[in-house]
Amino acid sequence: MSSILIADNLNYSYAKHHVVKNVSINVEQGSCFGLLGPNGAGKSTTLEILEGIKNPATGQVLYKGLPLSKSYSKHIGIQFQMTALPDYLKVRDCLHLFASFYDNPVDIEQLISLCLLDDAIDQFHYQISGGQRQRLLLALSLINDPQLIFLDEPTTGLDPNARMAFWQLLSNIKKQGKTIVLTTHYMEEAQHLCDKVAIINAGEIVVKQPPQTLLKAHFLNHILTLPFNVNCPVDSAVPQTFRTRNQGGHYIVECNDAQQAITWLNGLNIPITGLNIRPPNLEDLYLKLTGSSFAI
Ligand SMILES: Nc1ncnc2c1ncn2[C@@H]1O[C@H](COP(=O)(O)OP(=O)(O)OP(=O)(O)O)[C@@H](O)[C@H]1O
Repeated sequence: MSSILIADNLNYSYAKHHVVKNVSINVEQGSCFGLLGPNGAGKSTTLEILEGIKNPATGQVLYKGLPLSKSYSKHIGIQFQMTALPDYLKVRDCLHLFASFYDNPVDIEQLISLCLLDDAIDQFHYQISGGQRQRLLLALSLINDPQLIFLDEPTTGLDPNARMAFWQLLSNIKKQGKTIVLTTHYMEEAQHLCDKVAIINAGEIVVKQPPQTLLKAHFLNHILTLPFNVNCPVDSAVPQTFRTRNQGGHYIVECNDAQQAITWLNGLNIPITGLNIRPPNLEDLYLKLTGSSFAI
């Protein structure tokens, strides 16, 4: 796959506050790239540099191999903030208004259907549900048929059903060959949608790879969690095939063979009531790399 967007050694400061530090990324055409990190990590600022809204103090952004030109905004889609829409507009009016900004907008009826907006189309935009709102904002970002779409925390505040519906929508958009760059606080979302993620902490990229590659590199296949940590062995008392730790009041056993680990715990007379077995996820990775969980 070829690169559609390359950022090379970006730095950005608000006055003396250095918030984006030597950030380099490479986004492949047709992929979904996720910027992850806690509040204040620098995700939105990085996104705004990639969108061409902010100029980096150093470094540059290349779109299809070339520095950003004045026409860049015509090739990209940016998720809009609903608060900037006038109150008298209904959903259909919003779509037509945005379509009028471009020479070759997409077919609005097709966009309504793609973004599942049929039920909302005749409502005022401020009266629709959170899920409908996010789908409208996505539709507005797609109105110029962009190849590259930027979404800043697109599912924050949505209930689980609305979030999953939105993921399905993004998958459909990706199938059309479009490239998506998004920020999110939801590790499950990143794992579900993203071909590659960059975890940003305090303005710096900590890791940057496909989720599965990252998880394979940092963890064994299963994570067993016991809801206590009293008298559980760590370090030298643990067979080399397992990795154990006490974390947040829980005893964690990482292993490749869950049955083998349970047999070991049974042999030590450690009760396994409440035992949870699951594959490692990006939340675990973030905890491991930074020592703290995401603050949403
Ligand atoms: N306009 C601004 N003026 C001054 N400081 C700012 C401005 N915008 C953001 N910051 C600061 O820059 C840092 C990075 O902010 P940014 O919004 O990029 O982080 P973020 O990772 O997107 O956070 P969040 O997840 O909370 O949206 C934060 O410390 C923030 O307070």
